[in-house]
Amino acid sequence: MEIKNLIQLEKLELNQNKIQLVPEGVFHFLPHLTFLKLSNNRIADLPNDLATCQSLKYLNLSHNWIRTFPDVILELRSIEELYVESNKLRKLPVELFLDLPLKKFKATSNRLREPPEEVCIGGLKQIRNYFMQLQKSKAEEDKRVKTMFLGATMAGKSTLCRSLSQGRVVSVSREDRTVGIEISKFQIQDFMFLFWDFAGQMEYYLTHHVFITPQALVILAINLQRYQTDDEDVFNNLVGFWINNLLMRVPDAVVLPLGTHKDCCMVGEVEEKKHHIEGKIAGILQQRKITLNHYIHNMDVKKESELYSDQLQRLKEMTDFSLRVLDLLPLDCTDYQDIEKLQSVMLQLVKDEDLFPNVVKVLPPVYRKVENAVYKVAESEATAAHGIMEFNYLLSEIAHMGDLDKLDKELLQDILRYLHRIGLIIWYEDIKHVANTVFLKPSFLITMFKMLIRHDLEQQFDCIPVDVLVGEQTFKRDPLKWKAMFQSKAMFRQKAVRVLVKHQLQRFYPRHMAEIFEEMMGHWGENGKLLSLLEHFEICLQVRNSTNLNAAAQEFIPGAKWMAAANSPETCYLFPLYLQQNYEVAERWAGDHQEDLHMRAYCSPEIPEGFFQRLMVKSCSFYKTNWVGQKMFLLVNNGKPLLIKENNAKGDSYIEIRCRKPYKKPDFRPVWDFILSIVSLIRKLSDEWPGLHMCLRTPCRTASCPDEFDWPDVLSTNIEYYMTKEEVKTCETCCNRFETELLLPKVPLWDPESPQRGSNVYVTNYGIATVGSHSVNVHKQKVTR
Ligand SMILES: Nc1nc2c(ncn2[C@@H]2O[C@H](COP(=O)(O)OP(=O)(O)OP(=O)(O)O)[C@@H](O)[C@H]2O)c(=O)[nH]1
Repeated sequence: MEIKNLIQLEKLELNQNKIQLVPEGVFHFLPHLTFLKLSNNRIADLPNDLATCQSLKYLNLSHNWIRTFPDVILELRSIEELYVESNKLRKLPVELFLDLPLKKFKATSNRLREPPEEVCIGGLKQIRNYFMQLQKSKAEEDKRVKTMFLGATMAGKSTLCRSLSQGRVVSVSREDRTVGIEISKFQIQDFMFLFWDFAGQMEYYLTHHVFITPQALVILAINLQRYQTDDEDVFNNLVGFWINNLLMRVPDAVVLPLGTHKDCCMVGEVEEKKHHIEGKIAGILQQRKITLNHYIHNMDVKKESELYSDQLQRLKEMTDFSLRVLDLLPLDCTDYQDIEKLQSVMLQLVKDEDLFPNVVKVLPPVYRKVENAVYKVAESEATAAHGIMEFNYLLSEIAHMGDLDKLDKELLQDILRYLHRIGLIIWYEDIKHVANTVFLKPSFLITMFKMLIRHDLEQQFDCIPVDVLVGEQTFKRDPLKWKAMFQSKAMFRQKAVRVLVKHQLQRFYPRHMAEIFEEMMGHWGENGKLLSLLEHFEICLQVRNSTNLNAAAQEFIPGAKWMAAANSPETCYLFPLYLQQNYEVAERWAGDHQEDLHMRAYCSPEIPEGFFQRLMVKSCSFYKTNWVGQKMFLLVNNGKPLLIKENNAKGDSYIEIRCRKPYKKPDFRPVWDFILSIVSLIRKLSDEWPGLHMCLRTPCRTASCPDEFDWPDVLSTNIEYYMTKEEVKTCETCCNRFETELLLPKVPLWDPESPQRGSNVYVTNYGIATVGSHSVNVHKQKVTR
């Protein structure tokens, strides 16, 4: 109540508290308030007298407990920025968007059905258009659920998917196993299920992050016949791995475990295995909670705990997620009665509003009309089999249909964005090369991905027909060379990629091969849409393969430009997924030294599959001098090497970054800058896994000491880091003392008024990194060890 005495108050920040109720009778006295931050509390409603704050421009209510949008906000006639993410809102009022001067608005992670979250992500403009459309005609309800079938190989996923879709038992032969992902549609009563059948082979996990999306029903198929109650590895492969990945990627998903092959088990075995699996899953979820609470406790009791507030905040957000794993349902996928049983369980689940609060979406009728029109265009005789279409062409096609002649570009963009987010079409409007291209058949694009991401890629080289080789101006012996390059370096020449894709297209799409090939691979020397997409998703990296020295080069003069070989090096594509060895990197690095500056980024529960390979692609596109291996890579900047390696052992998963210790004090900063630039890439990548906890630590420098030093918060955008005031840190275990900059990127003490603050800032596709040498005054410090 004392706050009401602050009658001149303009800015009030009460975020990150435990406020449940904001009382009436305070805001009435704060007429000058322009900025109010109440995020991360437990607020369910706002007092009515907030309406008296007619100057309020900024209001942040994110991460609270609001279920019904507070009407009082509609009276704030000056409001420009409003944040209501991570509440429990179902509906947003139209007046908010059509009557108020809002410029910035965010509402992700609610339970929105009106407008659906997929519309809200599109931003204010899309939301305004949505409401304008709703005012024109009566709203329709859309009941649709993305259903993802996950699980190890040969679990029965495809059998289930196909049997459900076709209404009869469909047996899947061994040769017909899923490669990549298959998509199908299925209607149960008025609910439309979109089935995404993911292949279980290891190679495909790399693309999973692209397609595993929140707000879906996850069906985890576990082969009960293969399951062994006394084998931890089997549990991890069939169950643990998947649960951990879901915990990291979609931590609030609903998971239905299915025990398939129950007909192949003995009497009593099914029940025994069911209980065992359920118990183990409950154990993982319980352990997860304990671990997170343990981290939170450790951070709370730290000295200088304010330096860890970002980490603490993120940990607390993670405890809000709960992966809901249902009881295991045993099935015989070859018995249609069991398939029907599954069908009714699925229906029951999606009807449960607690589990799926936003399955029902409220949409203007034009959304459905356009969806039907898009479907018609995709299926029409005149449309190519690949279903790839330029945006403007699609617009003109749809404009010919029924009463859609008034459909404008902007509205079509809105609706396509929505259809993309629910998984019906694919439209990557943010990727330069394909921004104007709409993939009307998502499964086609996935088929294209699997031309190069597949478990039997190596064998493909052995069976390329001669006419395909000749057509691409190559010789019969070339595939042998390509195979050798693939085996040793995981790289392809552009020609090799073209030939591989052409060969497979001929098998899968013989009638349409030419048009698809042209569309996806482009002309010689171009990247083509396929490789652009694979690069965008960090699955491959374009490299210049220059192994030969330039024999004709003149004498090298320091400072002058290096003379490149006359014929420029050929473009190749590196697929880190296929890297087999580490020796080249290890040789370059020449072993770890006790003196190295190094740190570890620990991942809990583990490093997500494909994470390290993508980090490699990100880092190598930034630092062009590099060596890569299966579990380590080496970057060079300003002549300094930096090693990054992966250790993904259970309970001890981390990415280690190492640099040689500089000789001179002023050189510490550039070395830490280099390390920090990789840390910022790791951070950026980890954002894609909302349930992944990451913490940075430096191992104690005493050889046998197991202790580690925690890193306080480092903001990637905060160029001027200053992590601690201490000059020396003491290890609590071995009691040795170390200069802080041996352990942490510590800015040497300087006068805050001093203008000498700059560092080289590089803005890359992946964010900002600060790298490079610069001089700063270093205070002499006396340190004992
Ligand atoms: N007897 C029996 N056979 C099953 C059952 N479920 C699947 N199968 C058989 O197991 C084999 C593998 O099934 P798929 O549906 O291809 O398995 P998947 O999980 O899609 O495998 P990937 O495509 O490799 O990921 C097929 O031959 C199926 O007919 C079951 O419950 N009982």
